[in-house]
Amino acid sequence: VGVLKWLQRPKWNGRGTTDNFAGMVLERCNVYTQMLQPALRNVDCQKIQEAFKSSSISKNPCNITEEDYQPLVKLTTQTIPCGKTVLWSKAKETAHEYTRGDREMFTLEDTLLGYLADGLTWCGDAGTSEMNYRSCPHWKKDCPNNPVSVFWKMASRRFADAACGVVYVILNGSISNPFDENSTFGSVEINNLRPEKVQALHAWVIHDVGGVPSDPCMTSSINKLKSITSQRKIAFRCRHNAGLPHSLRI
Ligand SMILES: Nc1nc2c(c(=O)[nH]1)N1CN2[C@@H]2O[C@H](COP(=O)(O)OP(=O)(O)OC[C@H]3O[C@@H]1[C@H](O)[C@@H]3O)[C@@H](O)[C@H]2O
Repeated sequence: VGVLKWLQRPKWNGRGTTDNFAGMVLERCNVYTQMLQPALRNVDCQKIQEAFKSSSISKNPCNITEEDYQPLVKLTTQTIPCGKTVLWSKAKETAHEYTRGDREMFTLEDTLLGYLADGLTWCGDAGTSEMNYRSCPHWKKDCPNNPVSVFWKMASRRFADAACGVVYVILNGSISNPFDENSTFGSVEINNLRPEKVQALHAWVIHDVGGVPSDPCMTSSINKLKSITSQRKIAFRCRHNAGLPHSLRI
């Protein structure tokens, strides 16, 4: 009967829930709160694991809302100091390489919420209390309001909304469009920075050591970002670098 039920599951176009999803969330929560950020050592990782699972268990995986994550968000609330927020777009590895070197700075994945979810896939079905390990909806081929896409949109929005002081963003100078208005940074995060708290956005355009023919800060793509930030009354500064700078704060 188990096999039959398994086979009757909707076959989505995306990969299924990560094996041992609940166990990984619990393990990551313990590592983060006991080793990486002891200031959070009193959070209840068991409750966090339960809240993460219940965000999508027994629910239609194409009709997930940000509210479904409220119980999890409440358990993982964290304050990032002003001037320590690092956003990125098409530059995930570079951004994390940087914050691994400068532990004071935080990308979304250096917060508990982002750390728990990075790289994982999860979804359930309305008709069962089990996670769907076979497949999960692909945001484009199936539906955008799937558990993973809704999670990152919610987490990115909250992360940007909470930012204060100077906010940094690491952009990829080796692609034609370092600033893409349709990316999460370009559509969610930039629009949720609060001008009353964020003095400036400092963009770092990182390009390959091979050098670039012209100044990546002078491209139309970066000028678009500059005009959006000035419309939002946030000062803007752009620097470019061949490889990671030793500090974003120069
Ligand atoms: N594992 C993570 N995923 C994501 C983070 C994040 O911080 N961690 N995201 C988004 N995100 C998901 O990554 C892909 C590709 O982003 P990619 O196309 O490379 O860049 P995005 O600007 O879309 O998104 C990166 C931006 O949003 C947060 C993070 O704080 C960065 O400042 C896109 O589908 C998003 O849903």
